[in-house]
Amino acid sequence: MLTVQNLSVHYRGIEALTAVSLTLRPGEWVGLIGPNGAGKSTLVKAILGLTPYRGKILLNGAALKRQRSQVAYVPQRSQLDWDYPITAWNVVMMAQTRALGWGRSPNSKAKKLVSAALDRVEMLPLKNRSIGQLSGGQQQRVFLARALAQQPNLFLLDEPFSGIDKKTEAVMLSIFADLSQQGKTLLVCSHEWGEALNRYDRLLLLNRRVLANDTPQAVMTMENIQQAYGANIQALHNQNGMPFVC
Ligand SMILES: Nc1ncnc2c1ncn2[C@@H]1O[C@H](COP(=O)(O)OP(=O)(O)OP(=O)(O)O)[C@@H](O)[C@H]1O
Repeated sequence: MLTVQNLSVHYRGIEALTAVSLTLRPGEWVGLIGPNGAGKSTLVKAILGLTPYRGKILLNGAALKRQRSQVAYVPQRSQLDWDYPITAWNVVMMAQTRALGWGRSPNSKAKKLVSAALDRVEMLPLKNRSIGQLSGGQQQRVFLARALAQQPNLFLLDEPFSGIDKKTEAVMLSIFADLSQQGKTLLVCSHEWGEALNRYDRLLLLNRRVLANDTPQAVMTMENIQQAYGANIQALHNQNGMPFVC
């Protein structure tokens, strides 16, 4: 269980997060939503220990900073340098290299984990392909495989459904359902709207602070949306009563 207590993050004069408290339980699939600049990436960076913060972040009651291997991160595609000359296999092996120690050759256990992870995302046949020569959806699957091979308890995913086709979406949804069944926790930063949000067990609506933290139906009310995105946003309700923005 991940517990965030009274978390605040300041960047030179900007208050990116204020007094954020939340709990992520084993097996939960939680969507982290909010407007641009709401602090979603900042929250993820704080959990990963990539930015200084005030407050506490605990995993199963102990400080997370001593258990970083229990957290895997799948970055947004736009944040990566796709010209870097590395094969799909070696991207996934990176998680193992960290566990084995730099400079150590991968052992057979590490190779099996990498092979199984690439197979799970249906990318084993393309394992020797350079990452820059893969499609966007294939790249996304390789980075998901890297996270799987790390065998963490908590997955942090930054817009995993952005710019992917139905095939990659189906592969990812099936993996997320398996992970959830295994008691793994998934926190997904998302800019999705409408029906797509129903796939989450819970939504956290963020805008510097937690504005709502409940089921998708309970969070996506007109009042909450206007509070987070601004009073003059044009929102419509679909047939199921779920607001979407046009
Ligand atoms: N390294 C930084 N230095 C200074 N300010 C920063 C830095 N990173 C983020 N910020 C600011 O902190 C606030 C939160 O940014 P953050 O990237 O966490 O938002 P976000 O919700 O992930 O946005 P988006 O949906 O656009 O990705 C913004 O005002 C942003 O300009």
